[in-house]
Amino acid sequence: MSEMTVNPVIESSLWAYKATDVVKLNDSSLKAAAKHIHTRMLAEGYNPRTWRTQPLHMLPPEAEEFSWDDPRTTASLDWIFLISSLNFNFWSEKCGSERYGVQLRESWTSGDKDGEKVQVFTGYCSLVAAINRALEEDISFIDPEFYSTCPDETVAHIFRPAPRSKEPIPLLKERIAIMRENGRILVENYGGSFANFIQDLQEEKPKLTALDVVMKVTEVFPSFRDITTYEGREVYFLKRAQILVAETWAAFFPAPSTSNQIPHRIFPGGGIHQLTMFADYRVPQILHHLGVLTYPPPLLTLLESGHYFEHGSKEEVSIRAASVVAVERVRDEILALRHQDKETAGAATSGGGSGADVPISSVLIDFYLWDAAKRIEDDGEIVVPAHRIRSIWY
Ligand SMILES: Nc1nc2c(c(CN[C@H]3C=C[C@H](O)[C@@H]3O)cn2[C@@H]2O[C@H](COP(=O)(O)O)[C@@H](O)[C@H]2O)c(=O)[nH]1
Repeated sequence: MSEMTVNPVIESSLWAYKATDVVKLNDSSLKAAAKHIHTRMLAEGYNPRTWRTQPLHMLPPEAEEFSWDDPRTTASLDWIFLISSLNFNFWSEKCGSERYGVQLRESWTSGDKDGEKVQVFTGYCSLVAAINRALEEDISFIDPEFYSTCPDETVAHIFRPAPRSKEPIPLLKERIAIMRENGRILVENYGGSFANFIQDLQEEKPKLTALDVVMKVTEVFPSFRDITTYEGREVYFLKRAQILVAETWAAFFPAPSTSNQIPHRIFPGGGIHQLTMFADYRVPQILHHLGVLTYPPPLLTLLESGHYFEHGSKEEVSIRAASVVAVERVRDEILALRHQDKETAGAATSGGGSGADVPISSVLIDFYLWDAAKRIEDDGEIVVPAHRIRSIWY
């Protein structure tokens, strides 16, 4: 495996941020946002295991009981792989219950159909809900053999919209094509599981790092190659390859009591700090809302009017690149704040088992910001609309 220690997304984004010169970072707002995120993360005890508290997430075994032979290990890796393969483009022009949503019964075990409570999930959560619902219905949807060959109608059934939704899941045809391709690659070369893909890499390199996996996924699976050409130069964003690795990292993150003795079971070589934020359409929106990113008036007018941007356009590349650069800067600011906290209070009293003990990374900041974006949405706060592009990349 080729050794790579610097993430190409960092250098690409810095270059593209300057070359596009549309979106700007606001220094003082960035410092204020970093302070706010730092304080909130500590107060909330936000840490990589917060991922495990999301009700829809499938949980692998804890690090102490980890085994490659445990079916929960394979299932959770195949679950994360399928989710990450399809983790793009959920925005809708429709509002409220008319937009695509997936309906789940609140209790799948309760036999009482009359008056049962249902919940409708939209956005990214609609994807997770549809996959979980298929599993509850005994459809082995996360099995690459299954999703590379099952009829298109089965996939359409699995993603069936809630009764009040007035649209199907966006880009269903593209999602099906990705499932066919990724499933076939896993079946033909990796014994039909993403778990084998990881095991093969670990055999090749026992101290496997997060970045090793990002680069290998990008090489092996064409639909993960989120690389744009701008002014004749390749610009790497690798949104879904990085989020695939980040979700795997978080899902298998050892509990605090064990994290000192047990290395990460999937990434024994560590390296989550080498990853960047995942340049989607939601985190840039909240970075703008926090004042970290500033948009020039013509861009604001386009966003407010619901304009469809071209993939690879100056505006799109600028929004994504500036977001990556901004979160790298926020991370550096938080590192400095933590250092200050330690100097003032003494290392022994800096957080006592909360988030302060967890190394900060752009990944953790990204997760925090995405969760915060959901809260802002739930509270109905007015924000500038996210940039609209129909694409499989994010
Ligand atoms: N940068 C970034 N983008 C993320 C996620 C996630 C979900 N990650 C889970 C793991 C940890 C978190 O706590 C979440 O539980 C989805 N997305 C992207 O958002 C968009 C959908 O948004 P909306 O339409 O509002 O649901 C779409 O582009 C989708 O690809 C993330 O974490 N970071």
